[in-house]
Amino acid sequence: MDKTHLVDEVTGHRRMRRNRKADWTRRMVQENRLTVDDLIWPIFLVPGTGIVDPIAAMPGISRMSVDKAVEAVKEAADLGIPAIATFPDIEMELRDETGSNSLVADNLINQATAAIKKAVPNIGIITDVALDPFTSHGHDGILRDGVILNDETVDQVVRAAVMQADAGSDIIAPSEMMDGRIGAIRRGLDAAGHQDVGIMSYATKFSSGFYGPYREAINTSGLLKGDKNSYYISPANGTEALRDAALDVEEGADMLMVKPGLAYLDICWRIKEAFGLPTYAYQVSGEYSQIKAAAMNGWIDGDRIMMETLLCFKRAGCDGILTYFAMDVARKLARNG
Ligand SMILES: NCc1[nH]cc(CCC(=O)O)c1CC(=O)O
Repeated sequence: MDKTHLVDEVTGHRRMRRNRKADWTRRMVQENRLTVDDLIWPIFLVPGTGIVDPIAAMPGISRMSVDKAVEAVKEAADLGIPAIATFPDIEMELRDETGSNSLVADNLINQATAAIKKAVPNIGIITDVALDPFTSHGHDGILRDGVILNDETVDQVVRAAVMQADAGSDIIAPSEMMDGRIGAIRRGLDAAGHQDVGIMSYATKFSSGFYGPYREAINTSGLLKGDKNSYYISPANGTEALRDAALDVEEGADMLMVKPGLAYLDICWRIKEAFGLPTYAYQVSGEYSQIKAAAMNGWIDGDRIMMETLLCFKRAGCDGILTYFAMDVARKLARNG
C-alpha cells in the first residue's frame, strides 16, 4: 500500500464505497424501494360538472367536479395506485356553525364516493370526517363560545362516518383530533353493519404551517379564526404524539398516519417501531408546494426531490404516503418499468 496516503490499513479493509462502485452493486444493496403500491392520491372536489379548476398555491393540482374526478381516478387505477383520499370544497352558502352539510347523505364527498365506487370499483376510497370543509369558521369541530367541543364533535363525526360508509367509503380517516373518536367511529360503523370499513387514524396530526395551500384549495383560509392548537399536537412534542397514537391503537385503528410528513420522520419511525401497524405519512400541501415552487424557479430538481422525499418515507418505516405527487410518480414508475 502506498505509505504516503493517510488512510490506514484498517480503514482500507472497511471501504464502504466498494458497494457503491457501480449501478449493479448499488441495486444489490438497496434497502428500500418506492413502488406504485405505496401511493395514496389526495384529490379535491368541487360541485358542478366538467370542472377542472387549478389551485394557484398548488401548481399542477386542480379541484375537480365529480365527473372529472371519476375520469382522473380511473387513470389512477390504471396506473396501479391502490387508493385515493377525497377532500371537498363545498359552496360557501352550505357552510355553517356546526358543519351540518357533513350530515347530508348525498353531499359532495358522498356523491363522489358513490360515483367513483361505481365507475372504478377496484380502487380504495379513503374519506376524512373532519368538519372543516363544512364549517363557516374553518375549524374541524363544533365551535361554541370560542371552544371546540370534543364530545359533540365526536357524535357528529360518527354519524358522518356512517354516511360516508353507506356511500361506499372503504376507509374512514378522521383528521379532527378529537379525543375518543376512533373508538366511537368503530362502534358506530359496527352498529351500522360496516364491520369491513377500516379506520385510518390521522393519529399524530401536528399543528403545522405546512397546511397553508390546502386551506386555499378548500377555501377555508379566509374563514379560520384563531388556530387549531387546542386540538392538533404541538410540533415540539414527540412523546405526546406517541401517547395519542397509542390511544388510537387501543380504540381500534387499523392504520396510523403521521401528518405532515417530512419534518416528522422521527414520529413515523417511532410509531412504526412502537405499534407495528400499517403506518402512512401525509406529504401535505405545503410540502408539495415548496418543492414545486423551488423547482419552477430552477433552484432544485423537482422530479429528483419528489422521488427522494418519497423514498425517505419508506426508509423511515412508512408503508405508504399520501402525496399530491402520486400521479406524477406513478407515471414515472410506469415509464421506468
Ligand atoms: N381536517 C383538516 C385537514 N384535512 C387535510 C388537511 C391538510 C392537508 C394538506 O395540507 O395537504 C387539513 C389541515 C387543516 O386544514 O388544518
